[in-house]
Amino acid sequence: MHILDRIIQDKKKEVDLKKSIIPTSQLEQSILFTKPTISLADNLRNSKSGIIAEHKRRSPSKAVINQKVSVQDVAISYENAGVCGMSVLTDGKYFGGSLDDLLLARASANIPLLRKEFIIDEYQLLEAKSYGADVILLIATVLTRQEIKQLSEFAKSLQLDVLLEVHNQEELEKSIMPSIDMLGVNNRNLKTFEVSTQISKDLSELIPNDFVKVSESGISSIEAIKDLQQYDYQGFLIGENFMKTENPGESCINFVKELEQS
Ligand SMILES: O=P(O)(O)OC[C@@H](O)[C@@H](O)c1c[nH]c2ccccc12
Repeated sequence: MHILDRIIQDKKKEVDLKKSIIPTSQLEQSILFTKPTISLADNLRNSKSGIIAEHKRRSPSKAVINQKVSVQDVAISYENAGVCGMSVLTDGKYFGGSLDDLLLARASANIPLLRKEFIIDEYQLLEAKSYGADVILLIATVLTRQEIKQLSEFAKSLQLDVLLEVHNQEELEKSIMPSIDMLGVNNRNLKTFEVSTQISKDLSELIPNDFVKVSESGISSIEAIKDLQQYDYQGFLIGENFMKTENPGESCINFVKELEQS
């Protein structure tokens, strides 16, 4: 079985277990549940650099990225760097993240936070909201159009921004709907792990202008961003390039500075 199918299969079991233990009424009691959210899409529209910096300890494509830094320190320095938002991996089994990481990032920084997760159920959106997320990710390749519609509309009803991730034209065409705020093109093929920003360039003209365009994964240079800006990208999701260094926050600060001066 392919890794992505395995992740989704595990996720379904995980969500069912959690549902049987923590009722949604309890999630709704979090004081974060009623806290107004901050829009990542608005931040990206008004930004010159457009960086969304990610906290990622490990991944299926790279066993260890960084197990040493604290998510609080990373969140504080990402905010100091002036990024538009922070992405926090919350999947435990494959990425070494947790909802507690999201909560600690929330307590440490006042910037839009993306819950980076394999979302398959509305329950996970209630979790996202109650642990302090502002934005959620939906991955087109693992969802039907009907599921994308249902999940994105539910997210909007919770005032969460929606980033929809695609990797090809078919996924893009299936996903275009008004309840999506941002369209992310993943430069990494989740099935083969191959990375190329060419896919962002190829899909760019097929994305209607009312969506903020985000290019995700495999971005490690100022030149790559300059290049993608020519194709109307306003957001750039960067994980490994920062997280693989000893001090991800400092790497991010230097990167944003260089980008703003370029
Ligand atoms: O570390 P990178 O190559 O800069 O990539 C970041 C981010 O795009 C990547 O982590 C990601 C994109 N889509 C995902 C979906 C699930 C898990 C992870 C991801």
